[in-house]
Amino acid sequence: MYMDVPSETSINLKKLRITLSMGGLLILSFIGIDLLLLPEVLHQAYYISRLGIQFPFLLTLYLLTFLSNYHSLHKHVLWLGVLGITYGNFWLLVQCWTQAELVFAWEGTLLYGLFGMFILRINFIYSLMYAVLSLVGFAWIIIHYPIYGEIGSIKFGFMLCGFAVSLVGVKQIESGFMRFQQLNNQLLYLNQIDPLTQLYNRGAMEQNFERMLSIAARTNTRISVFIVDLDNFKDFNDGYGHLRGDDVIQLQAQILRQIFNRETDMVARFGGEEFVVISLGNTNEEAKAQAARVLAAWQHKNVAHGKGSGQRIVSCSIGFINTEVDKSTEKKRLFELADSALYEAKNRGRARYVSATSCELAPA
Ligand SMILES: Nc1nc2c(ncn2[C@@H]2O[C@H](COP(=O)(O)OP(=O)(O)OP(=O)(O)O)[C@@H](O)[C@H]2O)c(=O)[nH]1
Repeated sequence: MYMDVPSETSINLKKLRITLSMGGLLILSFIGIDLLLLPEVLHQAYYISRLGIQFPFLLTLYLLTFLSNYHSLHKHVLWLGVLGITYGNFWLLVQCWTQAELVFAWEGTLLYGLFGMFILRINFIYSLMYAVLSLVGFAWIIIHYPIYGEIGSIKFGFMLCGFAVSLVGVKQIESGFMRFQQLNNQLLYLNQIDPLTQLYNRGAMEQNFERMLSIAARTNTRISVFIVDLDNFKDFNDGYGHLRGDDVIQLQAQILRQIFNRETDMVARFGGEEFVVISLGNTNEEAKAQAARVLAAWQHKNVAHGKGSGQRIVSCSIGFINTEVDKSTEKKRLFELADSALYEAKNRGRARYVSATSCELAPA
């Protein structure tokens, strides 16, 4: 069973929609300013480029975010959308020249690129494809129309350098972000995993237990809570030393992991020589069989424990409860019942399991 780790690719759709809306507003605000500057003969071409090409591209991007599978489309549609908007601008550039010999600003292209790369966060590979295709479009215009005369190649050079610098920036941000993700995952791991056994620690167990309990209640699935405790472990430590004691704790972890190995099982080290297992979907008989397998595994391992307590080999005691649950079932109560069953197992002579009956679950 695994804890949730935030995904690096998770997209905040609300934020994306706000950003796209801002892009739309930006285009609309350009209209007001540009129309004041452009001669009337170009107004129709201008409307086509802004409202007939760019705005529909942006609107399409916006509407696509409502698709249920948008997450899988995100990186593909984003760069194509920005490229469409850029080519809308190229088209206007050509129209201004052919209809009125007017030199329309090319710099907007860079602005669209920066918006896509740094605000919409198009990833490096797609940013690169965007930059190359934008440069190809611009080169085609310069070659076919003398809009910028002799300094066309300089304009192209500026665009090339602008994109190159932006791409370096995108790469650096991506690398930094990946490093941050790795560190974050490491921290999450250290925070949840017991270093001696590599099992979940108590904090992670409590979180998972909560979630498994609500799944069991929602899906009418039986849940089992096992508490497993090594017998007379203090004597073992005193007799054989702490390092050998650590080996036994690791062995216990290994046994539990082997027996409770399904996706719906969670094994944790609760603390010291005590372990907790939560398992979904077992009948009471199956839970008993699993507890018996844990005891048998220690018999099979036959690890000597000849010190102090008088027991011959290392063993453990197990208290468990297997029950149906509902929304009102408390994690704490299940734990208490498994714990008192463990207490009973210790009292009856250890190296055994005791099952708490689910009728004890009702509050006293
Ligand atoms: N080697 C080792 N020992 C540990 C670790 N954590 C706790 N212990 C020891 O586990 C022992 C637990 O002893 P107790 O709680 O008295 O229980 P016990 O001797 O196992 O007796 P019962 O549980 O009644 O069978 C203590 O001696 C702790 O020092 C650990 O990480 N490594």
